[in-house]
Amino acid sequence: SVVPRNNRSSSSRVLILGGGIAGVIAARTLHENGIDNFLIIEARDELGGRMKSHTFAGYTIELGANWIQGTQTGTGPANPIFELALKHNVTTESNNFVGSLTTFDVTGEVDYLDVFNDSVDAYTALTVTAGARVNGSLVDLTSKTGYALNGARPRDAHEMASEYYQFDWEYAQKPDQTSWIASSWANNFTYNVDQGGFSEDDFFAIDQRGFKALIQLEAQEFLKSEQVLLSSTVKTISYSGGGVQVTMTGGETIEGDYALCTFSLGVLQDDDVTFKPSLPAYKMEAIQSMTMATYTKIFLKFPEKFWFDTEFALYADPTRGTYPVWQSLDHPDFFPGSGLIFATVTGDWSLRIEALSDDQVQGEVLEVLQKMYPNITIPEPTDFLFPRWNSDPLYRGSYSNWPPSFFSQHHDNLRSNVDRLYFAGEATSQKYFGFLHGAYFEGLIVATIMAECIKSDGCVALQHVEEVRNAFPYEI
Ligand SMILES: Cc1cc2nc3c(=O)[nH]c(=O)nc-3n(C[C@H](O)[C@H](O)[C@H](O)COP(=O)(O)OP(=O)(O)OC[C@H]3O[C@@H](n4cnc5c(N)ncnc54)[C@H](O)[C@@H]3O)c2cc1C
Repeated sequence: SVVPRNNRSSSSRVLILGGGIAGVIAARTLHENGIDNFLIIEARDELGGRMKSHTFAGYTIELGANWIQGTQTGTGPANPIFELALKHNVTTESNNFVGSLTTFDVTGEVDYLDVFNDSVDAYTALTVTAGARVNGSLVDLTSKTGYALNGARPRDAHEMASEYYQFDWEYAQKPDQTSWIASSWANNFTYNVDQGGFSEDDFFAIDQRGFKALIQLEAQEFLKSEQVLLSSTVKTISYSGGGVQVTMTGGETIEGDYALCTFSLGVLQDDDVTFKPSLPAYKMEAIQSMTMATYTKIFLKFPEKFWFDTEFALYADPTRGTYPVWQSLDHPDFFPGSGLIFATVTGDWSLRIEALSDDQVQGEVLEVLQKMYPNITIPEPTDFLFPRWNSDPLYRGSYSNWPPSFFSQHHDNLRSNVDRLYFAGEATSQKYFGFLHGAYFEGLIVATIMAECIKSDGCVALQHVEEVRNAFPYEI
């Protein structure tokens, strides 16, 4: 189908809704295509979105994205986030996820690294066998099924915690909530050089300007102050074949010939923003079928370090997902002498603690530390902080996760435009959903399509299907 072109293409105005990675890279792409009549509209008072830095106990820490995931191998494809970090001298440190790990359970420090190493192998088998399913055109299944078919069926606390470290800690959901094929392929496209990925390296940002400096400095190179509207929250998006109008929470309206919505999947799923007319049924099905997962870092500052010397610790609790992953920032490579440590929880556990008070969560976290260190009295932390990503109306979660009931046509529908309204963000990336580089590439690709459309005699719409038809739900 063709989207009607504006008659005065040279003056077409594009509204970019959201100033995260996707929005800023979309703006840069329009600018590079000679289109400078655009406006980024962002609710917060700065650009960066889920690259959200925060000052905690005198250090800049990252509440949101923290790692550059995959860098570059030789002259192969480069992760554009890695390239931006190099360009803007963002300070990062590599992590040793497997080799610098101490293991604990309810009895204290216990060595179950043999179990842990088996889980590393099981994860590799999961991704390799997913590839075989793609080649054989076999249906998708859950990652739990994939694990089980590969012989990995975690039962005890050590096995469950080890699997969690490989899986939930990355996807922010459990294997039974996650596509076998898509999770493995997103992993391949990012990390597996043989499959077109960047590299196996992960770099952890410790820059005291914040990880966000990478996109804010990039924006400074091309963005003029009249092209950005900060501290402005969109309430309604009205779209048609003739243009897009947004209404702000204060009642003001802003007109554009086209708009690109980069709000998170969680925002689209919720009622925080109203679309007029309502989005078509195929679009709603796609939006509600992808999952917005939640990943929560819980930061603690103690008077002094009393814990493990490795970079990471794994705590195995009989209840899977109970404060399992611990990362020490008081480490020679990160912030030595800082007294900083953080735990990570995901999925249902994240939602659970968002409903508790800070004091309650701090109490639970200290109880776990007390189990990890039965022979010392755990001191009170002097600072404590965790973000509530899922309750935040600007995000409603941390990043998307592909469930097994989400088909590639759903993906097309999630990404497709409706009239003059386009969509981009980490969740619309088929190869790299959930990642910073996914948001980057989507901002780049969709803005390129929009620029071509604005400059030419009519726009090719991004494809969608009216109904996603499952092959044979039942054979009656
Ligand atoms: C806790 C956490 C950890 C993560 N870890 C990593 C990691 O280590 N590595 C990695 O690669 N990725 C990571 N990610 C994912 C990464 O942060 C995202 O993929 C990426 O930042 C998404 O960019 P985006 O432009 O698509 O969306 P966003 O960054 O969400 O940009 C959308 C913007 O829209 C704004 N907005 C929303 N609603 C409105 C409204 N109504 N009106 C106006 N503005 C609005 C928001 O404020 C936001 O700035 C993590 C994310 C989280 C939350």
